[in-house]
Amino acid sequence: MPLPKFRKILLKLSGEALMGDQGFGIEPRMIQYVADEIRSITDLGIQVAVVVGGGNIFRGIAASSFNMDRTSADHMGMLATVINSLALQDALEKKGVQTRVQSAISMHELAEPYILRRAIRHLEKGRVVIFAAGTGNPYFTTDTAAVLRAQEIHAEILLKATKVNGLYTSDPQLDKKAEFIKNISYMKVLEKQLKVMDMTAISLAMDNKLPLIIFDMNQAGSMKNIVCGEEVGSRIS
Ligand SMILES: Nc1ncnc2c1ncn2[C@@H]1O[C@H](COP(=O)(O)OP(=O)(O)OP(=O)(O)O)[C@@H](O)[C@H]1O
Ligand SMILES: O=c1ccn([C@@H]2O[C@H](COP(=O)(O)O)[C@@H](O)[C@H]2O)c(=O)[nH]1
Repeated sequence: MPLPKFRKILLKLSGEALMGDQGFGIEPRMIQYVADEIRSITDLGIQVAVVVGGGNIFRGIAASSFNMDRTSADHMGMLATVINSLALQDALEKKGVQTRVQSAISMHELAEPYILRRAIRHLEKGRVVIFAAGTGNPYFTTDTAAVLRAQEIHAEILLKATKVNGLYTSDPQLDKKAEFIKNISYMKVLEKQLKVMDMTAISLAMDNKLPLIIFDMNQAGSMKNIVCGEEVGSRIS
């Protein structure tokens, strides 16, 4: 068995990547695939916490542009992340991976409340902890929630699994001339306004020196390769 380089990681999953080829929601094949990828790293004995986005279902900022109150829209966005978290929990447990969902918004019937010490204990027992409902506050994103939770649990690194294979000089889905960046400092990402993660998340990571890796969620084996020390995707540090 390969030796992992990290003991505790936080994985940020893009909600949009869960919809696969569909225009909306969760594609069953994708959620199974993601669960397999996560299992490949829990099998190595690594403590894994997860934050899932909600962009495959609802983004607050999009709804606020058609005159919905931003706070209400963001509450809906946070609920979308709960839906994704429960889907991931189900897929992981069907594969024999023990999990707990902890929500930043109270919904006791379906998820534990977010309690840091309990989360840490679950991780020590080998359970995957899925942090749902972002930070629990409007005007934030799940990228910021991921950086925040990573710091609270003292994760050594944050892996952001997304639809592109790393950071580029501009959005590679919009600009064919965008150039790949292998390593970059937080400050340069902020100065150049590179939007693979939001600026609040980057500056919070910078303040606490949390390294970030951006990688392609559709590249099978990437998670395992990263935690075993291979250079995959882009590194922000
Ligand atoms: N400079 C850049 N380098 C790489 N990707 C970029 C850049 N600027 C914008 N992007 C875009 O950022 C996206 C990453 O965002 P992602 O879909 O993971 O969003 P999220 O908000 O974290 O998740 P969700 O889909 O749940 O809302 C990529 O798909 C890519 O198109
Ligand atoms: O702390 C948070 C996290 C998220 N939201 C809302 O949820 C959606 C989905 O999250 P993404 O990060 O875009 O995937 C987001 O658009 C916000 O509306 C939030 O309010 N607070």
